[in-house]
Amino acid sequence: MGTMSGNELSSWEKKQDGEIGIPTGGSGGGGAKEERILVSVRLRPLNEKEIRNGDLSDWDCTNDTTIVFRNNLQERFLFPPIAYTFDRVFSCDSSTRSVYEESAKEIALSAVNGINSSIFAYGQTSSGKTYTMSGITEYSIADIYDYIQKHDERSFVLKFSAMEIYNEAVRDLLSLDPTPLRLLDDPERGTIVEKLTEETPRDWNHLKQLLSVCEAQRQIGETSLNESSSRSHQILRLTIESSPRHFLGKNSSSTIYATVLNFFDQNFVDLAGSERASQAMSAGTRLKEGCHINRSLLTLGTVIRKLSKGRNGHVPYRDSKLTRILQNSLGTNARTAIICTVSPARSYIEQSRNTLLFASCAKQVVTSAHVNVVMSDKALVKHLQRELTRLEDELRLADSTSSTVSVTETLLKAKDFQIKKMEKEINELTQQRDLAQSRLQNSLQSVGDHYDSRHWEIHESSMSNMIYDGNSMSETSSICYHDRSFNAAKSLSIMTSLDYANDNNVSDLLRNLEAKHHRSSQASHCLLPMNTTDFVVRDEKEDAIVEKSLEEFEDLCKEVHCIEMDESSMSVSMNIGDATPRPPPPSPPILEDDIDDYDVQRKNVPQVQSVRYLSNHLTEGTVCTLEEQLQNAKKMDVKRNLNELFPLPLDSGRSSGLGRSRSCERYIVQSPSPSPWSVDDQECDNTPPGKLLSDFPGRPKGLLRRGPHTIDYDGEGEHATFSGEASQTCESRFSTKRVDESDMSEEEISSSHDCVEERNAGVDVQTNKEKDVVRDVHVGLNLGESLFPSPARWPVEFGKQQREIILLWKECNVSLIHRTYFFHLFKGDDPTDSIYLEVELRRLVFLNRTFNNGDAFKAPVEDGCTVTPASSIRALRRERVMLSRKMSKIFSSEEREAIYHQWGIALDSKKRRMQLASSLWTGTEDMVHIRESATIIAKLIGLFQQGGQALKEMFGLSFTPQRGGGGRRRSFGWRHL
Ligand SMILES: Nc1ncnc2c1ncn2[C@@H]1O[C@H](COP(=O)(O)OP(=O)(O)OP(=O)(O)O)[C@@H](O)[C@H]1O
Repeated sequence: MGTMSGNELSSWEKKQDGEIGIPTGGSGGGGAKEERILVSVRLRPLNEKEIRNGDLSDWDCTNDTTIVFRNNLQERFLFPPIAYTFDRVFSCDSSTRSVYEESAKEIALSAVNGINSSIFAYGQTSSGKTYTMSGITEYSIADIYDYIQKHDERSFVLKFSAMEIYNEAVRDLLSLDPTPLRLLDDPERGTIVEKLTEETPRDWNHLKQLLSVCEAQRQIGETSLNESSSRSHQILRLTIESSPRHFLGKNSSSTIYATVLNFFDQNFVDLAGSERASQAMSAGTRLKEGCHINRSLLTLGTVIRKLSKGRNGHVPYRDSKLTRILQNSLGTNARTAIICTVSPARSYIEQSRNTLLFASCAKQVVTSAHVNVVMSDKALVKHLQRELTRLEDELRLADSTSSTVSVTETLLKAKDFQIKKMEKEINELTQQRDLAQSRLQNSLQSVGDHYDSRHWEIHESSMSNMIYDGNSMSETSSICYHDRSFNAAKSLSIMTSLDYANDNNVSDLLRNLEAKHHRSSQASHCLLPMNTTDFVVRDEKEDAIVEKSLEEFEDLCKEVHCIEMDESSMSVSMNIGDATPRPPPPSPPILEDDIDDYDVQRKNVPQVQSVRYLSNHLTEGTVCTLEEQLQNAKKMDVKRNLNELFPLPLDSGRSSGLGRSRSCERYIVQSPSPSPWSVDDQECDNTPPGKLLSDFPGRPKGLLRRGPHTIDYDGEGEHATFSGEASQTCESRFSTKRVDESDMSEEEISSSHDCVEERNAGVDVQTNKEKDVVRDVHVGLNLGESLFPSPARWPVEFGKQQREIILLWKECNVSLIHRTYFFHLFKGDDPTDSIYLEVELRRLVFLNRTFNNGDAFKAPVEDGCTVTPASSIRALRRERVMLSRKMSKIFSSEEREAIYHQWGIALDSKKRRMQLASSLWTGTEDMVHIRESATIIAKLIGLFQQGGQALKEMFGLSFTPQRGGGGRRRSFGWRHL
């Protein structure tokens, strides 16, 4: 038979879902349960002999758990009163039934719950051990039978065996053979008694008969203390096997269950009496018996004492056969109850105290009982096979799960890797996108508010069109600006074939392209800081748009107004279809000033390089730098160029003495607001509003021309002479020559020429300066109009224009330094200065109009930033701060105090320098205020240290011949001040 532990049974029970049906009450139920030995004390009454001998009962049970030695006062000296407490104490009048019920029944019925149990009776001889255990055994077996009868769902098999240990020999009480039995050590069941008779009682009566046999077989002898003293330790063992009854014979599996047995031993141990030989007056055989008895009991006491201190250390079970046989019932796999019987007689007080001390030690012993399961070998094999199959299934499941998990983990890792890779790509693309957006935004911002970025598309050029290998970029590249606001009608395609050698040249290319675009749209002199990366390659689907733009561009090319520049400036002129690589021109020198903390960014201002632009695109008014304007003016028709660059409002009736371009006409038509210009209408034969000059019937006829875009020049050294009146009369006719010359007949041209001749004849005054200017201008033909006002009219004209300019300076928040420069440069003593005033006025008018209309689309761009009223105010504020700082450096304290006094600034006030700087150029009518403001600022910036001509050159406005081969001029645009 195989055995299973309680833990194994627990697992078994779970698997079989309680089919075994093993009772789990009490300490059963599978898991081991630790508990202390149940210790009770039973006090018997005084027997007749004791009464006869006059013994007194000094023991008293004060309650159900306490027994007290109660002696008289004299004896208390020798035996002090002591109270003993146990699980239960029974007085002398307690019945054996009550003792069983309250101290042994629970333990006895544990057997039917599959747990070993043992009930001991310990006490001195004649204390009532046999008396008590006989009753306990009968009650227990009776209850066991009763339980079996009430639980017919299980099959119970009772086996009964009985033995005694007499003089350390084990004897079978159910056998007549007195041969001592050997003790064997069984690995499953522990110590077993070899060949011990094991009877299966048929019923309760049969069992009682067996008990009678045992009683009859037990060694009994007469001692002085007990006439029928038990001289051996008797062990009655009832083994109970149980199995679930309903599985029997149903199927093969049930057979297995049927062979599974739950067994337990119920030991009823009636120990031999412990007594002293002197007391028992033993001798001979009884003395020898007593020695063995006492040795066994001594070992039992030792084992109990050891167990009471825990299971640590060696427990001498094997020192006696009693303890060896009862090993499983003492502190291990059993529930144990010990009933200590005590004689109340005073004469046995010492034995009684020893019994109670033993009981006290036994009370400390902890047992650990669990359900015992035994299987047949066949059942055990079947069970093991099933368990093996289950474990194999679990293993396969674990492997499958592990494999699945492994595959899943691999997939997850792959996914994670893929996700990380995609995230990385997304991040890179996001960065590229942000970078591109940033550059695009910068580019659009650079384009400024002229062109709302929302209205623009940068059509990409295909890679086949633009190839840049890091060293050179060649082939034709197409960059198309598509302005939706113009409904694509004003798309400008700039097509260029260039081969630039390096990145810088690529940037220059793009600057040129941008400059073309910018000048064509707004003629702003400031180039856009375009970057090559700002241009994206055009997609093929945009080809149609580009092609359309190119077609438009070719049409527009027919109307290109080619402005010929001097040789130095022509180095970068871009001709349509010209594939000849051109290096970018050198940047012009920039004037170094001594304004330390002023925000001057002239060094970064790119040079306008485009020399060919579309006159038809000059439709919204054109603003150009003075520098560019005057460079152009040196080699071309000054009037026409100025009119193209600075269109004059027509409705103002202003006659500037300069011609008007076709673009100017459009500007005029679109300008409904009155102009600050005030010119006598009778002096100018203007083109009517809303009419193109070509349609104006009063245009001159017969204007001689020598080329498609150049005006005839009458030869070297020949001065163009003219009168102001004639020029005023003929200016419009003259200005329309270029635009409409293709439509003009030879007669008309001749008429125009006649007009020039008539004007030349009427020249009254020709100053040498005028001659120099005209000669220097190199107009290229016989000028047929008056370029400058007559000296007689000039002072009046100058006064008007000066006041208008001063007013507009304030309106437009123009730089104070620029005002100062201009004020000191142009004082009205030179009629040729009219062109400068004309340029300044037109620029200011345009700027003022842009500011007033809030038209950011047309606002000029300065250093990549759109010039707005707010930005100009901020710049002006910075300039005043700069000037205030320079005051302490330029002026002495006395000079400053004098200036403060003159300007009404209290000397004890705070921020006096800033007060003064804030007051400069604030008036517009008071010429004294203007003059003093200009004087102070001129001193602050060292203006007077430069000669007048130097100032003009500094301003880039000199028309005088270049001395010594024409050195480079310095540009000093007002925007950069
Ligand atoms: N509780 C009791 N009530 C009445 N009589 C008792 C009680 N206990 C014991 N006796 C009587 O005391 C006598 C001795 O009892 P018993 O033989 O059971 O003692 P014992 O402890 O077994 O002695 P031994 O160790 O010598 O066998 C018996 O005659 C018995 O009837």
